Amino acid sequence: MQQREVDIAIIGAGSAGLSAWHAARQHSDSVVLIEGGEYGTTCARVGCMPSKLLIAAAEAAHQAREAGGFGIRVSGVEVDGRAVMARVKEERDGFVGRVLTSMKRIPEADRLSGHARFADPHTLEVGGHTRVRVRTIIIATGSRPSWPGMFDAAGDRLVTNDDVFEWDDLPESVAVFGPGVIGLELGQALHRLGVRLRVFGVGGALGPFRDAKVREAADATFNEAFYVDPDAKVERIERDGEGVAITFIERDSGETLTERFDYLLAATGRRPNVDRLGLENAGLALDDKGVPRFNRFTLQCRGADDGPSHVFIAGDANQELPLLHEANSEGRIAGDNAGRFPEPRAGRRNVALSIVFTEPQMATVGEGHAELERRLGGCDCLATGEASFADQGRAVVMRQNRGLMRLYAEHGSGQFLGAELFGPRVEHMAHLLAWALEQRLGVGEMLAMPWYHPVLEEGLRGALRDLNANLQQGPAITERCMECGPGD
Ligand SMILES: Cc1cc2nc3c(=O)[nH]c(=O)nc-3n(C[C@H](O)[C@H](O)[C@H](O)COP(=O)(O)OP(=O)(O)OC[C@H]3O[C@@H](n4cnc5c(N)ncnc54)[C@H](O)[C@@H]3O)c2cc1C
Ligand SMILES: NC(=O)c1ccc[n+]([C@@H]2O[C@H](COP(=O)([O-])OP(=O)(O)OC[C@H]3O[C@@H](n4cnc5c(N)ncnc54)[C@H](O)[C@@H]3O)[C@@H](O)[C@H]2O)c1
Repeated sequence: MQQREVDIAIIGAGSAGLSAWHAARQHSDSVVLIEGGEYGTTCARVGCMPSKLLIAAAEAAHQAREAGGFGIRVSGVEVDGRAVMARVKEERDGFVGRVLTSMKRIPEADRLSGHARFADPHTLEVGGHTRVRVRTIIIATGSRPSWPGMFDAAGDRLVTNDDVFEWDDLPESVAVFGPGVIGLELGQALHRLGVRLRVFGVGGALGPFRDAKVREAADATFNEAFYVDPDAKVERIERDGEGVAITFIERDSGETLTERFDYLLAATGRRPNVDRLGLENAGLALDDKGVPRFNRFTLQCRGADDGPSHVFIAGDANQELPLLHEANSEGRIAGDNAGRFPEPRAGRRNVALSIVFTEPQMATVGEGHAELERRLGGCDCLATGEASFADQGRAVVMRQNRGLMRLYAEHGSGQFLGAELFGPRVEHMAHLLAWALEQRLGVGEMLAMPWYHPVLEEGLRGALRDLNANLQQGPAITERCMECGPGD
């Protein structure tokens, strides 16, 4: 076994680990980046990028089919599954390649291949070949798909996002379990690419939404195109011939059906990769799920004695906000603080922002609706405003006039607090709202900003006006604002 002594060790060369490496190197030349799997990051290999590539292909097919609505005749739209998957893989490989190229800037001596685990609080064993003695450690080990045991009955027909982007062709049918972020993004894309689909959930959850009205709007809209039951009654899953048979009670008919699918796609959440790290030897305080307790501003873990430890945790591994931009910023903070140890600094955390690339898109900004209700609902301090996209001018023009947005603000101060958005291209409005929240703008100040015409953002202005009226800081909306331009 080789012995090494380094100042800072980073476990995991994903997005969090890479930004941690760059930040840590500002403080020390003695930094090692340990990777137990493939280089290239989850985001580029099996996450953000290949999923958006599949969605882009699906959008192309959808637009071709929908062109008739504009009087444009497109006949015989045909999806060539092999060509679709070939492009997904080719572009995906390009993204992975760019990550690998940028990693070449990391000196070879600073990289170590192998699975790392704690032997004691200051010693990592890597791949059974190296013992690394370290001063500070950053856990940036990411997450992996998780599913309930009953899915194992699907055998080799059980797939996750890790498998989908390796397909050479599109299957005929897929049963998606989990109408969350991954399930709806991939499910809708597969449906638009001609794959027969059913989506099964539990407990009524749908996408990232906590606001029942927005969730209901999304449920109704998706169900017009493909079957989604957010509270499914699934009785049996069985491996069957070259597929998997699912027995379930159909949502509207109440009938018990057994249907066969090529694959069961498990999109039922992800678990942090902390269970195989030997954390029992790390001297850390763990929560009830076995994840180290940590401070979200310093990313510093707590020791078993409840004091600050020499270990930091960033990215999906800490399970707080498993999103790419959060992994990057957490990695940066953790890397910086590992270098500053034992005098960490509180890093700047942005307001929460999450976007789901379905169509209509889904987005949430700021504190979730449930948290706001808990914090402010009891004292009548929470005001809500809303607007539908049904008759929003630009959305009508584009034939994308579906969706609902709900915005929240604090009574008295008029401070904007957050939003749940379901509608066309709300990725952009979600950014505007996140930026407004960062600036701590009040609803009145937001309404005083420029609004072009005719744009989708005029729909957002409608929701802000409604919110302002409900805050009793402006007139109630009794009719459309004609001076704003038609269809605002
Ligand atoms: C299908 C899908 C779509 C997504 N789409 C989006 C999106 O559109 N936008 C968005 O913001 N986010 C998206 N995400 C989430 C985003 O991909 C993750 O939040 C982000 O990639 C997490 O980065 P990370 O560095 O924490 O983990 P990773 O990139 O997974 O890196 C962790 C690394 O640690 C390594 N590792 C694990 N254990 C050990 C060990 N013991 N020793 C050594 N190495 C180890 C792993 O091999 C891995 O390389 C998506 C995720 C999925 C699955
Ligand atoms: N656009 C994006 O930013 C994006 C895209 C994909 C993934 N991600 C990240 O990846 C994370 C994981 O995504 P995910 O979709 O796996 O998790 P998720 O938490 O969003 O959704 C999981 C869903 O599975 C359901 N579920 C749980 N057990 C089930 C069961 N037994 N049967 C049926 N349904 C069940 C849950 O109710 C939930 O709706 C996300 O939280 C997000 O942070 C982000």
